Amino acid sequence: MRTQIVAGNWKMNCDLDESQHLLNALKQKDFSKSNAEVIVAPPFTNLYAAHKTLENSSIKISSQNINENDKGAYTGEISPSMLKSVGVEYAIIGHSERRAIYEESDDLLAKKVTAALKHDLKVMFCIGEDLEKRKADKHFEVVEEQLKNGLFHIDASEMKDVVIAYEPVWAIGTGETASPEQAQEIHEHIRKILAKQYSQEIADQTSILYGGSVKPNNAKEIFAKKDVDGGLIGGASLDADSFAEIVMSF
Ligand SMILES: O=C(CO)COP(=O)(O)O
Repeated sequence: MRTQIVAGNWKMNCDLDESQHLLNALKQKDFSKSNAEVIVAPPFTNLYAAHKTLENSSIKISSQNINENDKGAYTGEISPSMLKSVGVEYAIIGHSERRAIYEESDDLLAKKVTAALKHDLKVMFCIGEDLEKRKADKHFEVVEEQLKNGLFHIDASEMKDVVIAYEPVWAIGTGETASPEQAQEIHEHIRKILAKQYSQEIADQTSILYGGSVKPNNAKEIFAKKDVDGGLIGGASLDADSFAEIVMSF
């Protein structure tokens, strides 16, 4: 059975006080009633405090990005081992905002994946097409290319530490979601690509999350789909009640 996951990507939101407030509110929630693994991804500056606050909690911590190098003259960057040292277990890699705004290429993302795995960080690898590609019916090809170029250099044995997040760019922060059927269709396609590249067993074991305007009122319907193993939540993860309700959708 695949791990079901609900992860909150806080993006560039929450100063330290706000972060602690949100985490303490999440800690009060009884997630034991949900089958999902719960992950939060606060900004870098809040990670260590988050780790301390969540020490006796089942909630795991992710970074939103990493640098691909171990250490050295990379001003302003954060290495995988630094993240490990402050209690981070996951790294989000290839978010569409990093691809689009910071021009992160497939080649760079492939290096980041390698670096994360080398330092025992699990990877949440994001893929997804923009509106233009969706309208041109090219979404299947886009995700296949993104997987091939950014992820498929790793061995089958490393896939146990990888989660895929399908996030159509046109649904991020827009209030527009992929329909449950659209999500199922492309998640099934992604699983087929994984089976072709690695094996059916690996495809069946890899969690594939949906991201893009997931809210308490639509999570259940989307998560009910066979190949949707959870969600990567943006806006709704900044409110403890909304995020908890999404977690409880499992
Ligand atoms: O980008 C996302 C999560 O990584 C999704 O963001 P929203 O849930 O705000 O659409």
